[in-house]
Amino acid sequence: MNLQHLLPLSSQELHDWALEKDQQDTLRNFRERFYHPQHNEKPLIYLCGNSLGLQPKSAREAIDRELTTWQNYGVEGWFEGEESWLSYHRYCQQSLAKIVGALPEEVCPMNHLTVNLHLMWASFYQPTAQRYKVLTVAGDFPSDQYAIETHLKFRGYDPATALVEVAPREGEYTVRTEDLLDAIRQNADELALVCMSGLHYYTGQVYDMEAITALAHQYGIMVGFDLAHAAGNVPLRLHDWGVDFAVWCSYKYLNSGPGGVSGVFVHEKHHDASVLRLAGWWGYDEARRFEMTKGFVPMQGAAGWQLSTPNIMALAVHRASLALFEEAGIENLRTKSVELTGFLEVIIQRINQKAGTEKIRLMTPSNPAQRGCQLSLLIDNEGKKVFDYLTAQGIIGDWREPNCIRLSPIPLYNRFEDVWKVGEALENYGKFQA
Ligand SMILES: Cc1ncc(COP(=O)(O)O)c(C=O)c1O
Ligand SMILES: Nc1c(O)cccc1C(=O)C[C@H](N)C(=O)O
Repeated sequence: MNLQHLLPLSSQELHDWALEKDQQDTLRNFRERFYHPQHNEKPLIYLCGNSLGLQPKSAREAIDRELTTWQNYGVEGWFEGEESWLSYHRYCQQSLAKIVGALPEEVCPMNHLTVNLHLMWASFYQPTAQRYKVLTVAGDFPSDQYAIETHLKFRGYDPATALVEVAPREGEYTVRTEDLLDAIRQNADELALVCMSGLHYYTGQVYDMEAITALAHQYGIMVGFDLAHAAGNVPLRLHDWGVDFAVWCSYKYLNSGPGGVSGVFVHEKHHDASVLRLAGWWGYDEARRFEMTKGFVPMQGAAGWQLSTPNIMALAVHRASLALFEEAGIENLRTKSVELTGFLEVIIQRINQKAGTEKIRLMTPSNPAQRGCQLSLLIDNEGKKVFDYLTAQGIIGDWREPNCIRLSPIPLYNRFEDVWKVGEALENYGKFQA
């Protein structure tokens, strides 16, 4: 939806438009299903779901239910009760599958994100003398960089030569798809794996995962994505795209709490029990796990990569949060998200228009297909001051060194009026006037 017609409106007219949009919003009641942190006894304008999503009110009840099971059953909680813990991951698989575009058995909630990245690498980075290189985007999230470097070193390769990093062109913020594809073609004979974010944490850019996967596969290269910033944020069709593996966390857009359980996707083409993996007993065939026999027999599907006894409290919160996605519908959420973020973009364009110069630059692509909720703002010289000013006004985004403000309106709990208030605060900051 093109929102450019909003640019010439007065602040009052824009406010009326935002209120009207909130009124018409069929998802508006979901806001009340979350706790909103307060500032001077007023709810903060929380635009930081890209880092830590808000707490669903149902989370406490979900934990409480499992505490009661623990209280009543003790260890038998694994096997007894209406919903025994033994198969708890299954209660999340359907909803997760919808969110990432997978078959239920292709996904499993487990562990933490960086741990899962290592597990996937152990299975899907299988270098040979000819093919050992890995292609990624430059400046990916540090944990991913460390994971990749250490895996290369474990296998005896020097990251300086084994890692192909694709960076934005001089003077550009985001990586062009054509450059990524060219880099795959140029290194095709030596690449074992393409592994990168699906949505970049700093710029907010969504990469063309379908095109990257299709091209890499033409050359027999494996493909994996870190979807920390994509899961629950943008449409994903991992199964249809043929992606080999993916990992994500649940504490951002999936609102499952700090350090919440991570998730993995393993395409069904890799579900054969013979696929090498780092094994643990929780990945062992569930029906026979307690026979305690020698020799690993994996569970079918992504669940066969589980390692350890799951954290049931974390899974319970995750499940409660995923239920909200089911209820709201991911297509409806995406439709609202495109408009909310589009509105934030217009708000910033208005500030620049009034200033007569581009005071606030957006690193994030303007094309909604290449972004999710997040906009990344660059403000010369005084970015940190603007960030601190917004925070003092009760507007919570986050600051990422060296000079980026990230703001993410979230369709489940943010309103158009919240975004309008960002515009008011930026105007009141004063220094942007021409
Ligand atoms: C893209 C990306 N990868 C990895 C991580 C690290 O995740 P974790 O600390 O859950 O392992 C994060 C967030 O912290 C992230 O945004
Ligand atoms: N994982 C985090 C944490 O443990 C503390 C504070 C922030 C985080 C984050 O998630 C950071 C986030 N991945 C980012 O995009 O910057």
